Amino acid sequence: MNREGYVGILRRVKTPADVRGLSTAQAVQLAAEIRTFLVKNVAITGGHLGPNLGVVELTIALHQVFDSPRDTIVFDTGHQAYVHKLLTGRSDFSSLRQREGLSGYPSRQESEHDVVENSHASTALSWADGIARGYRLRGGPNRHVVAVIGDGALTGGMAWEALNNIAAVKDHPLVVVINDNGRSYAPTIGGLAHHLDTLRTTRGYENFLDWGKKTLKRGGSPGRLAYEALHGLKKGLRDVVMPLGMFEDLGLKYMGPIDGHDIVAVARALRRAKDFGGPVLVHVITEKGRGYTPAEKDTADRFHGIGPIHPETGLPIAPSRFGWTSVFSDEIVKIGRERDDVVAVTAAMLRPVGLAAFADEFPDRVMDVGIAEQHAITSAAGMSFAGVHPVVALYATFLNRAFDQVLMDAALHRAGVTIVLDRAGVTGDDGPSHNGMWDMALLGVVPGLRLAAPRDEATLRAALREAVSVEDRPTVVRYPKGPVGPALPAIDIVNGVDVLGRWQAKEYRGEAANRDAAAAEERPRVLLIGIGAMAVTAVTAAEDLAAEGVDVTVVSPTWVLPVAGGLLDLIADYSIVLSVEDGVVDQGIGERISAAATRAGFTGTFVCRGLASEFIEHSTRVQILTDQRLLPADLADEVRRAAEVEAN
Ligand SMILES: Cc1ncc(C[n+]2csc(CCOP(=O)(O)OP(=O)(O)O)c2C)c(N)n1
Ligand SMILES: CC(=O)[C@@H](O)[C@H](O)COP(=O)(O)O
Ligand SMILES: [Mg+2]
Repeated sequence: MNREGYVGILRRVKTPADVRGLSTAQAVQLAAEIRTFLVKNVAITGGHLGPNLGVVELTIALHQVFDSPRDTIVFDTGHQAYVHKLLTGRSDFSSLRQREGLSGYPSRQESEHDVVENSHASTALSWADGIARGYRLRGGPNRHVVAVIGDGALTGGMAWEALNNIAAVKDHPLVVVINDNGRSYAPTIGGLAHHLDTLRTTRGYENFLDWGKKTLKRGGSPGRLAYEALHGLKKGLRDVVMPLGMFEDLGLKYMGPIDGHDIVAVARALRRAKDFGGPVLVHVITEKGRGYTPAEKDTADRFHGIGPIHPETGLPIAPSRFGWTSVFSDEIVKIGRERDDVVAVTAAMLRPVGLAAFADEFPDRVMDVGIAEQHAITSAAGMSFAGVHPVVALYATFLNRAFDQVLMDAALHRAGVTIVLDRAGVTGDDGPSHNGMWDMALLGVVPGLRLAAPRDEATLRAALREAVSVEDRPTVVRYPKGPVGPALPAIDIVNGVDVLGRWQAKEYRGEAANRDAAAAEERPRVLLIGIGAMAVTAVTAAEDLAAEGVDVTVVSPTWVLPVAGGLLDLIADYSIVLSVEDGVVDQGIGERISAAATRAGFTGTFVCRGLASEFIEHSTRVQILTDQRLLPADLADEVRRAAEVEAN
């Protein structure tokens, strides 16, 4: 059953054809019902409420003008596609971003109207260019491609690579809609933002002209003459007030700015663009969070991405808990006070990555590069060259696109750059493109790079401090989303490796040392290597195993790349070793340790546990770790199986 929250027209809209059948008044009513629906339903599940409230009229107009799926509509980043889902027959938002529920992004599995599933920004224009080129060759006549890209996503370099190519095909039936709400999370930065702002501020100018058209033309021929003069002035002023050069110099027809909440105006512009016969850029001005006061008043990010809230007030149902991000946020400020050469870099995510406090205290030492992770890394290498120590804070999954910059700018030049990866490992509800599961496997091949996977608050603080002290190579510190795990202090340090515990069955169970030495020799000596946040899982598994009479030692090296020689020496004392990590197991840390141990002469059993190299559908972190067999019981089972093999 769909959650109640909408009446009348929305209930009847199942396909884009239904949208096209509506009168203007009905379309306006539909927009109101959609807003009611979004607030009521996303308040319960959480999700990207603000971005979707901003594209209600735009999305209705898109489906009025274009014939999806014959025409293709792609959304950049895809977090603003809830309205598109509603208009294409998906009205059950009751389990949005939950297992078996709707994805928070477009999903081909859900609908033929969905194409681009990844939530990584700035890719839609390239998709659109490729689709349009393909349709030209194979798709049959008059198939239009529309890409909706936010002003934030337009700060990503890939978008400009695409625009350069799109502009080269003069008869590309391609429409680029800039959904310009002036924000990523925070107000969008950079020269482009300023340019869009200039274009945007002429909206008042455009309204004035519209007034002139209506009023003056009613004044007979003198009035008409006055309007013509005014209109003639417009062209001149436009070139002065609205430096269209940037887009029109590229060879792109520019239309706008259009009021993105006026369905008729947007549809009119889209029709003109559709009929233009070449690539057109339609600049639509929208308001993130439109129509929901708590979102409109949210100066931080207009309810960009929320957890469950009280719909009446917008207040969160559950207060946010002290998490990994908070630890980073606190420690980087402390470091900033001690080290005035430390600067922070964000890619349009100052608050989400925990740099707001640093920015408040050191406003001149924070750089927001926009959604431009590649630029972030290479400019950080430049900053390092110039004598500062940059700390680039990103979500782990977004570093994927800056791999070459890490390799060839930061590492090749031995740049003292620190990269902090939040949301490393399984994030869960944001779907396959948001799990930060590839960083350790990718970065394992970068010569000289050092990577830390802290296991708790204390090791995160220590790792961050050590990272910023390294000036001759890139350092990486990675941790997951959500609350910090329990403190896991080392009970010993062997060969530089933190030992979290030694569970010897006899001692553990309080038994007298009644085992003879021979029997003790026969028992397998098990070593669990808990990497990062998975250390707590290893400790729990060890306790389970010790209760069965298995001797287990748990270690958790904070710095896992490169593999530490001391760890290899320690491994030599054990017959069964199991590593567990919150990252892909293929070419992961465990496999690197195993290969190095083998090269060093280890002949025991080495089991590597981690995430499978697959795209993991949206679900909760716990559900995914369960599916991936990464719970304590799963690790204990692996050890039991290895012990049985060893015994036979
Ligand atoms: C490569 C990449 N970096 C960062 C993000 C995180 N992110 C998601 S949405 C968003 C802001 C997008 O702003 P905009 O394109 O203007 O869309 P809006 O939310 O304003 O509709 C960011 C930075 C991402 N999805 N992809
Ligand atoms: C769409 C996008 O990339 C971000 O909005 C992301 O969904 C935020 O994730 P968190 O909620 O983990 O901060
Ligand atoms: Mg925006």
